[in-house]
Amino acid sequence: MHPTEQAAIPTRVIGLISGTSVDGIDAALVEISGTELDLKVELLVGETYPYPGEIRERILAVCAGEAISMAELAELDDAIAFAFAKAAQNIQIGHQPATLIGSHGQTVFHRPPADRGLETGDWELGKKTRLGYSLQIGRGALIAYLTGITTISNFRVADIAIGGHGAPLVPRVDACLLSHPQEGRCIQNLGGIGNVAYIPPRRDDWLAKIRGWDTGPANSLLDLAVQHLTAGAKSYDEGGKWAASGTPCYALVEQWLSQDYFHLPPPKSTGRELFGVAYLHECLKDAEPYQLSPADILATLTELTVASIAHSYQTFLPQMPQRVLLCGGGSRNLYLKQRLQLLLPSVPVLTTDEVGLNADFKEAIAFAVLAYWRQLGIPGNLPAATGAPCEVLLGEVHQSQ
Ligand SMILES: Nc1ncnc2c1ncn2[C@@H]1O[C@H](COP(=O)(O)OP(=O)(O)OP(=O)(O)O)[C@@H](O)[C@H]1O
Ligand SMILES: CC(=O)N[C@H]1[C@@H]2OC[C@@H](O2)[C@@H](O)[C@@H]1O[C@H](C)C(=O)O
Repeated sequence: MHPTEQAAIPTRVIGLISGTSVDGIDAALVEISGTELDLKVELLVGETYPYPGEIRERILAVCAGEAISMAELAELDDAIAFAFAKAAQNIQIGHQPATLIGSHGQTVFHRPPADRGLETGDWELGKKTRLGYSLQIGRGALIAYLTGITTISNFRVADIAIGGHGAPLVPRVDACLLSHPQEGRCIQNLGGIGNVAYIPPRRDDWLAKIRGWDTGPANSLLDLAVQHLTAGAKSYDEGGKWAASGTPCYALVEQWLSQDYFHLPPPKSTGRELFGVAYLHECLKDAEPYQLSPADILATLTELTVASIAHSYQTFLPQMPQRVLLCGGGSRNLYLKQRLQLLLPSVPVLTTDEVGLNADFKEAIAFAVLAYWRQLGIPGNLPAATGAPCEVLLGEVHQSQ
């Protein structure tokens, strides 16, 4: 069947992802039709399945750079694949079965490419250049076998192999689902790490002007600080209430904003390798002379997140958006949202819920779309966002048995 004929029939797809917060598996069961600009996605059900505590601890340890043997890595890989397969099975209960799974897996390592600015022809293995490397575990072949559903996984590797960052990948999906005829929009994801898709008004050569990059920490430092300040009793600050009772220390925010990452021009990507435990401990050391209360520390880290986002828009966008649409868990942090609005006074800051796209499951939905595109032969990366020299098909296909 021709791809456009195939796209006319809605396909039932499951999108699965566990992000940099490592809080659990976000699963979305969706019905998709169309191709790109006529893409239609209906979310039938979205669920988050928390990881068993022991798996979460092991993932966080690996992400923090702890040594792991190959045998332990193999075990963790399969434990994650089992958990993802279970999530895929559970989400279909009470629904017509899905025919395709897009599984992002669990990122345990992400290294952006070095030697930025080289031309395509300059990428030579073993010479002066170094490609990026990004490892998502929870092998797709096992998910396909356990669920009996064709599964697409390893979405980042093809983009990285041609010199891209392999991230962020969601901007192309955002552009198809959230563009507006008159309005320039920033779709700001607030997961462990933040990333943005800038979508100009949908006219003339708008596609060429779409941009995307990782903005830096969103909740990663905040969550780690909450765990540190409560000796592990709490994992995050519900609604940002604790932070809201503190006062940001602007001198520290200024100091922290001088970090190289925030000044690097896009395309760029990052992860817990940079904005993780060691980074938080540096921040806490910097804060000592100011004798801040725990609430002040959280307010100051929140300010770092929002100031780095606002600063990156002001510095790197061709023009400011007319609207910011938040998604990801941080969109539920009302204090963070309020602070971002204060820094962007002339731009309404809303959530994607308010334009009809579920803010909690947008990433899971995006990986369902990327899998669907893979099956139709449509590339999933946006070179302006990943830095790759061209578009490529994303994902490895594991047929069901
Ligand atoms: N009600 C809430 N109030 C405050 N913060 C919240 C709330 N709900 C979720 N969060 C924050 O959002 C985080 C989870 O966000 P999300 O699930 O989008 O991250 P992720 O998908 O793991 O990350 P990434 O997008 O970087 O891959 C939690 O760790 C927490 O910090
Ligand atoms: C390597 C990796 O897993 N990166 C994630 C992470 O979480 C947010 C940000 O950093 C983003 O670049 C990316 O995820 C989303 C899903 C993306 O690729 O668009």
